[in-house]
Amino acid sequence: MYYFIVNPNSRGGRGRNVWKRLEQVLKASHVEYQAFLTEKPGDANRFARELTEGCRESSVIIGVGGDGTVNEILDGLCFCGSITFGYIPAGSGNDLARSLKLPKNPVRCLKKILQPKYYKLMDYGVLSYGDGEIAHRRFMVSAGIGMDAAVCHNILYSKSKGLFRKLCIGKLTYLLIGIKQLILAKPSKGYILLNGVQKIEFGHAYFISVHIHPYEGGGFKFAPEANFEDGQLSVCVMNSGNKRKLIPVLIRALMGRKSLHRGVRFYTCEEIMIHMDRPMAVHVDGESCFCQNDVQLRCIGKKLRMIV
Ligand SMILES: Nc1ncnc2c1ncn2[C@@H]1O[C@H](COP(=O)(O)OP(=O)(O)OP(=O)(O)O)[C@@H](O)[C@H]1O
Repeated sequence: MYYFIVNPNSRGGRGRNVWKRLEQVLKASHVEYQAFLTEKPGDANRFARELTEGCRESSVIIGVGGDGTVNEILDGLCFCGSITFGYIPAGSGNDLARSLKLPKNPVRCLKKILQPKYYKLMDYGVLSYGDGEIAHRRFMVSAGIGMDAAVCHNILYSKSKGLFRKLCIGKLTYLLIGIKQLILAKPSKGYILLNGVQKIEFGHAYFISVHIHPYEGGGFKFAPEANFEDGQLSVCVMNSGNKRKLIPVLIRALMGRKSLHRGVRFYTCEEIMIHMDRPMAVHVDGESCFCQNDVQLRCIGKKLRMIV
């Protein structure tokens, strides 16, 4: 049995069209399946939890939507039984699909899932935050604090988002909001603590992004060396006294090139604690975790079996 969790609203409604095409193929191939269509944020998380709690024998769960939908599914999974995950991208950013080099054609993706040749045991990350009660949120692709998260927050609440997505220029949305946030961005003093031992201080941190996969924000390759099978987080810190110097850094990341600017530093670790002197926006896979001063992130190695 295949369980599909579909966000019909991803990419301004493209998810619904993609799902209609997939359903035709599924019906024609007489595959046994059940579909769960989300109606609001949080539904994908709930469906994933309900499908996997109670240690069922084995389930194949397939997400149809964007990175936000994948994030919700991952966050809802109960890893007690045998779970196999498949993904059919239908979002705006599609950073997971970009990293896994999944076919752009959803029907080809579906056929790969129905006749799987390769599985990968993938890492995922967990972000923890909060003062009293600590909240934990899993992430598949990346998490971050600062300007990159402010862009995600702004996109989530942007009025023009739907229009841009309908026009299939989701990447342009990220770029335009990115430019706005770059103008507004203020750096913070702060520090990171790698694996509980190595402390590194920063005077002008604009953002810190922590990756399982190399891309975020619809194609910015902030962590070119990220490897989703190595049990490690790849960290990119943007720290510069001169905001203008960030522009070539962002352009290079968008072109898929590693930044050579000395304000950009890269680290690898299993866990990281981040402290910022002032509260900054936080995201996981583009979903908001509000504003925080302190967050902790760790990598859970080779945990999610995925058809690729
Ligand atoms: N039926 C729905 N209506 C409105 N929002 C939804 C619905 N289902 C899920 N959501 C929310 O939509 C948001 C974005 O979804 P998703 O990531 O699938 O698409 P996207 O934003 O177009 O793609 P990407 O994240 O790759 O840019 C998520 O925050 C999710 O919680």
